[in-house]
Amino acid sequence: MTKVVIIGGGPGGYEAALVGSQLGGDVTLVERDGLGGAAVLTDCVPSKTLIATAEVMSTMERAAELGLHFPGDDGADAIEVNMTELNKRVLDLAHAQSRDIDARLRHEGVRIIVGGGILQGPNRVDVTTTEGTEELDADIILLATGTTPRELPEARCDGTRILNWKQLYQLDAIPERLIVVGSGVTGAEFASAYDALGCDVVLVSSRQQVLPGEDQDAANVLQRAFTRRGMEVMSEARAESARVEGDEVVVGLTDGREVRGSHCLMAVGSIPNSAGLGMEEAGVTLTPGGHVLVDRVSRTSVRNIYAAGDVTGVFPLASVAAMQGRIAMWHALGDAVSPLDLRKVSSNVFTSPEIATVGTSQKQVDSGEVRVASVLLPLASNARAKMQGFTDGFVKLFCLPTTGIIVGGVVVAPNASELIHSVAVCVGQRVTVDEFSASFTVYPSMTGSLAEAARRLHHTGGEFLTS
Ligand SMILES: Cc1cc2nc3c(=O)[nH]c(=O)nc-3n(C[C@H](O)[C@H](O)[C@H](O)COP(=O)(O)OP(=O)(O)OC[C@H]3O[C@@H](n4cnc5c(N)ncnc54)[C@H](O)[C@@H]3O)c2cc1C
Ligand SMILES: NC(=O)c1ccc[n+]([C@@H]2O[C@H](COP(=O)([O-])OP(=O)(O)OC[C@H]3O[C@@H](n4cnc5c(N)ncnc54)[C@H](O)[C@@H]3O)[C@@H](O)[C@H]2O)c1
Repeated sequence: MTKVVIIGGGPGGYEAALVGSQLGGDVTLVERDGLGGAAVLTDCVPSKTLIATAEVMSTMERAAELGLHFPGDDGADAIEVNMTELNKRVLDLAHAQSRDIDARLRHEGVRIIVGGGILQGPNRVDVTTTEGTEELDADIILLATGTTPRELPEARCDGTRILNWKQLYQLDAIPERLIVVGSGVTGAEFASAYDALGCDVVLVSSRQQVLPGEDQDAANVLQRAFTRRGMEVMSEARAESARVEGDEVVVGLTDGREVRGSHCLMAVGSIPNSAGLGMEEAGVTLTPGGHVLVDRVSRTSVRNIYAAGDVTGVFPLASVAAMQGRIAMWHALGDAVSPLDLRKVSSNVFTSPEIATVGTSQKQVDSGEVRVASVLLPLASNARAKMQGFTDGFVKLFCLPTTGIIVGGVVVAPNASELIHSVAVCVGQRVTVDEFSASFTVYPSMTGSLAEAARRLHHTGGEFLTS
């Protein structure tokens, strides 16, 4: 039996373990914190659970507009957020999810060791447990050790007022004024959620616009929605320090300005968990940023060592980590395998409104990397959107100019994470705009706008009509 040792029990590691076991490998998974990894215990699952509550609050805010009034007519302000209960729900759900994954892996015959793994060359992993050190021989090794929140040297998290996103769930009350440093996906999602929960939020954004890595039309809509709801968005503001002064946190900016609040969330990115794990000593090549260099079937520079997930820096998403892990096992254990294809990845920013994207991006189009016909259709005229009192947002489609094959799309809307799937199917299956728009959509529905966008890109035999 092929001995497989996996270090890290996040989506990259546990999905690989399932495939490894299915293909007859003798699989051991080493995890120091809990199954599901950071994705389940501290990052993806907890944040989305918190956001589920924030979404209810956002809906409540629009109650009066929809003809609903609370006794006393205080509107959504009458709703009290019990942060202790909310955070308990968040953490209970995360731990339950972790236990489910643990049970599933054990059921599939995976051996789980609780401890810290370290490479001792290409065929051995040493695990430090509470009982001592265990030496594991391995034919195949998968590294799926994830990342750690980045800290600024002058803004160390104290877990009380200066927090990273893993520490937020210890709060027992809504912060009076939360300074969110960093307007990437993590910063934007927490700023959106805490704003909806009634917190006074100031978002410190080092760039001109929030979400610099996302579709800029979408980021524009979000930034407008943030400011309309009363959030203070500080553009081109780079934080360099944070200190606690009495009951306040003072964030110092590089231009000399200071921002004051009751709490601060540092969301300035992550660093890969690759140092001190014997990777370089085993011959594994790291990038200058410390990520493990992998090819499209998750191979590192060492023949029998594979890597998956955020530690590779390929595309830090749970879904991509899981796919990289599966691909590694399919390849290592001799099953049929297709290399990772990032052109088909769909992702979503869970803000209000949500921003979902798949395939070709506007950035690629603007840089001339891909030539497409495209259409952007605002949702303001969509009947369902009007009924739901939703005026922000749009759908955008990209298709190849000669064939009409859909190669990408963006949806900015409530539940965009669900709506994007039909576009993802088109991208994956090379569906044309004419084929897509020929399918019936429900009336009234947001998906009607996706079909309408495809209709606007109708192929007239030589030229695509774009608007
Ligand atoms: C706030 C936030 C929200 C997010 N939301 C989403 C989302 O909605 N959707 C999405 O797709 N992605 C989301 N992501 C990204 C997603 O969480 C990551 O892409 C995913 O966690 C990567 O999985 P992984 O397996 O690479 O690593 P991780 O989930 O980080 O797991 C790695 C595990 O390895 C363990 N480990 C590390 N070193 C060792 C060692 N030496 N020995 C033993 N164990 C070790 C760690 O304890 C950890 O449990 C979010 C990220 C953040 C920060
Ligand atoms: N919904 C999701 O799927 C989801 C949610 C969160 C994170 N993620 C994944 O994690 C990845 C990382 O996202 P992230 O937001 O944690 O990190 P990031 O690196 O993408 O964003 C950090 C932001 O902080 C800014 N920044 C850095 N230093 C700063 C400073 N001193 N002052 C002010 N701003 C500063 C950067 O310019 C950047 O915009 C994403 O690309 C995404 O793939 C996914």
